[in-house]
Amino acid sequence: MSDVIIQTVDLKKQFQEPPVLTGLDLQIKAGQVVGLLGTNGSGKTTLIKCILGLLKASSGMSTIFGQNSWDLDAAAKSRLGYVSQEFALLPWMTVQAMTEYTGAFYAQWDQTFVNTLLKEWSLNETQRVGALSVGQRQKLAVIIAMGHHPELLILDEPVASLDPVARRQFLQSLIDFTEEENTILFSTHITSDLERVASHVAFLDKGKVGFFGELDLLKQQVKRIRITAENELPPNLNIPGTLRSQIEGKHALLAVKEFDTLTMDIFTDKFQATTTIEDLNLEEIFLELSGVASQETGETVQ
Ligand SMILES: Nc1ncnc2c1ncn2[C@@H]1O[C@H](COP(=O)(O)OP(=O)(O)OP(=O)(O)O)[C@@H](O)[C@H]1O
Repeated sequence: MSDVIIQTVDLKKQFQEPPVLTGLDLQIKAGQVVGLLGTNGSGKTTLIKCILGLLKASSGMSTIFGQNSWDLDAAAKSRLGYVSQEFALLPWMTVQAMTEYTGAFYAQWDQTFVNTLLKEWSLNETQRVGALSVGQRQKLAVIIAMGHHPELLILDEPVASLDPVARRQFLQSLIDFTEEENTILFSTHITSDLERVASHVAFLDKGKVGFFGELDLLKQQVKRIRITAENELPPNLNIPGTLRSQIEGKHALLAVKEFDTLTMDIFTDKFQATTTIEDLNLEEIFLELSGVASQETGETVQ
């Protein structure tokens, strides 16, 4: 059996000009916990909906469990859990009734597990769904998506409405959930959450996957470099993979996405420069990759 859970090849989606997905390749394997990052409007929800077969791609291929996303059969759907940004729930039901109602659609529903999560996440099972706050509804939607222990869980900004305590509980549940070796794809803007649970990052940029790989690899590759040379530096340093450069006289501050020591050694010799390599956290990496990091962050070149 193949361990590829999600695959897209040259996936395109266009509503109007410009296209949202422009030929996107992605492969997610069993057991990976993938955080999907991208600026507002970069196409995270569109990608998730195309993968789930909720939106028809303009062209290209998308599969889940080896089945075409647009033609998933009932068996494949029963192996999936999904929480959308809208999380449709039935307001007249109580929390308990809502979970049991959903459970009736799944042969492998685990009401004991659901009841445990309701307690852990401080949801009152007798309360009407319509009377829940936005954050409480979001919690309920996530619990309902996990109730049948789906092999693949897809969450579109699952923590957007959660307070810090609830976010922590949610992340812990997600970590526990991954111990069952499930595959998770979740979009978020909270990079610290992503760092806590994700094994991999998929970064959307210009309708494609700009980076896909292990979180640690991303951190090894994207670095900030401070340079002080003997003499005035040229306006373009031609260092491969430069995301951003600020050059002032003998000093330069660069962000590079394919850091390697050999290139730096050559550069150091050429300009008789001293260099300092700085690690970045995921938020800083995200800002650099998005091209929005700037002097506004208060960085100085020297
Ligand atoms: N049904 C639609 N009809 C027309 N345009 C759409 C539709 N759905 C999405 N779009 C457009 O596609 C682009 C990507 O939207 P999408 O919701 O996928 O982005 P996102 O990365 O999830 O954004 P956010 O981080 O703000 O949630 C946006 O410009 C949006 O206006």
